[in-house]
Amino acid sequence: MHSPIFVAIDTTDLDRAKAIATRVKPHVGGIKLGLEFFCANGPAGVQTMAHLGLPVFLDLKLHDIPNTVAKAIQALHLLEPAILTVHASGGQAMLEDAKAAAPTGTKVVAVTMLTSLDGDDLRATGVTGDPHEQVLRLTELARASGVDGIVCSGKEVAAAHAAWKEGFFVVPGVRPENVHSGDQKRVVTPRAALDSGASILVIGRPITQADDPDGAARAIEATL
Ligand SMILES: O=c1ccn([C@@H]2O[C@H](COP(=O)(O)O)[C@@H](O)[C@H]2O)c(=O)[nH]1
Repeated sequence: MHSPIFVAIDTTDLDRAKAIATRVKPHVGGIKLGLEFFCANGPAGVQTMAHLGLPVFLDLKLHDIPNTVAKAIQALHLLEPAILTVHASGGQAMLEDAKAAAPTGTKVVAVTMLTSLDGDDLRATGVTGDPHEQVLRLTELARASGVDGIVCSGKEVAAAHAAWKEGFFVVPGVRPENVHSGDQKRVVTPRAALDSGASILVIGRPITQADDPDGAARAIEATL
């Protein structure tokens, strides 16, 4: 069985990205490239990483008017990422158009509430209700819009999965026991996230910032 771990390679340095991916390849199911990598290396950098032979999750978290998001996704067609993110709060029309614009083999997943936010952050943006309610509200919007799944924290994934049995659930904000959570506020362990219904786990710094990334990925894999 493929590992459910997608390693988040957050760096501007293409050589470093290649080196990390090559080292951890035996222990992960894919690589996640986000804004930091994409702004520095562009589509050509993504293609270079794809040649390493692991599925690519392109985490651009697109959020704009429907036409702009659809055109941006069409411009990414050649990359054929395995997974692509948009923000659920872009609304139903944007989500529908994002899915329609994506290559057939690409899963479009909608970010519900960033794992770096908590209830206080939510209230500060004027949203009533707690993270649990917010994630479930946006999960229902994503499901009704025809995208493939959502991004949420491991704290809400069980409830989201219960509400959407066939959905694809991406869980970042994952930390092994005793590993610093950094800027992440809604954190669970890799094992807990999987037990709660995560389809894949996104893990970055606990692997990429470790003295031995290969060993760190192997140790996490052994807990799953
Ligand atoms: O809600 C979200 C959505 C995306 N992310 C991304 O996942 C990784 C997490 O990295 P760590 O180093 O393991 O914290 C990062 O690329 C984020 O952009 C997220 O954390 N939360």
